[in-house]
Amino acid sequence: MIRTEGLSVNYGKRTALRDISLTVPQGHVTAIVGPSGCGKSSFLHALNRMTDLIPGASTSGRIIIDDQDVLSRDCDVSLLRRQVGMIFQKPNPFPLSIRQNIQLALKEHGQPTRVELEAITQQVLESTGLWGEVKDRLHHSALKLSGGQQQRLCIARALALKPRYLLLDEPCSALDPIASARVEELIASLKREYTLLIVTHNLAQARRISDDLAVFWMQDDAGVVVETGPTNKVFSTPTNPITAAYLSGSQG
Ligand SMILES: Nc1ncnc2c1ncn2[C@@H]1O[C@H](COP(=O)(O)OP(=O)(O)OP(=O)(O)O)[C@@H](O)[C@H]1O
Repeated sequence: MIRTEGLSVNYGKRTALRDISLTVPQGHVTAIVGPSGCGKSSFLHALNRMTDLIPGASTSGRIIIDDQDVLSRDCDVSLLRRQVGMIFQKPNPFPLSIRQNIQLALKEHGQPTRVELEAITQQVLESTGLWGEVKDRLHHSALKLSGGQQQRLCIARALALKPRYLLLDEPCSALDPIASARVEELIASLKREYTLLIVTHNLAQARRISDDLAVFWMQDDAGVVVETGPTNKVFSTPTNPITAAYLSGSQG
């Protein structure tokens, strides 16, 4: 389970996120929605300490992942990023072969044998529905794949490191509707084994794929959470008027 308590993120003096307390239940897909600029990506980046990489950025409050205090000095950030994989809006495969995309990080994190490497490669490509499409050209450049295939390759690459959590930052927004539908199907199938947190601008998509919903909003110049709960319940009976207006399309 991921839990934040009073999490705030600042870029220099500007507060992007204020006092976020949110729970991401194990084995669920949780979607984060909200208007542009209300800190959805900043929230994801804080969870696996990518905020550390931004000069002038700071984080306060608590992030607990599997009973570990992520913001403590003792946290092993490299291990954290293995456990909490991240998928970005624009597919970002390495300019290497399909096979190398999967195997590079595996080699960095251990000394698997060739047989193990090939087995993991096949397994993650199968679980992302890519194996049949690429098995005869694993040595080809990943950059020659279509956008949708590249995004599924990036998900396969993340899965190879056996994460417990996947953070997906608008993973379909750069894809055409067919490729987007395949990634959605993939997300639904991954739910059995992983806990997923997805940022999306697409409310219909959030409704289709998520079990739980968190609505972020701008208040007093900072992103805050205005509503959380089971997706069906939030869509059918939102408790906050802001959420009701946003989900009905009349605001945001
Ligand atoms: N690296 C950064 N340096 C400075 N400010 C940043 C940085 N990243 C984000 N911000 C600011 O923090 C605020 C929240 O941005 P963020 O990208 O987290 O919002 P978002 O809800 O994901 O937006 P969008 O839906 O448009 O992607 C914005 O005002 C943005 O300009």
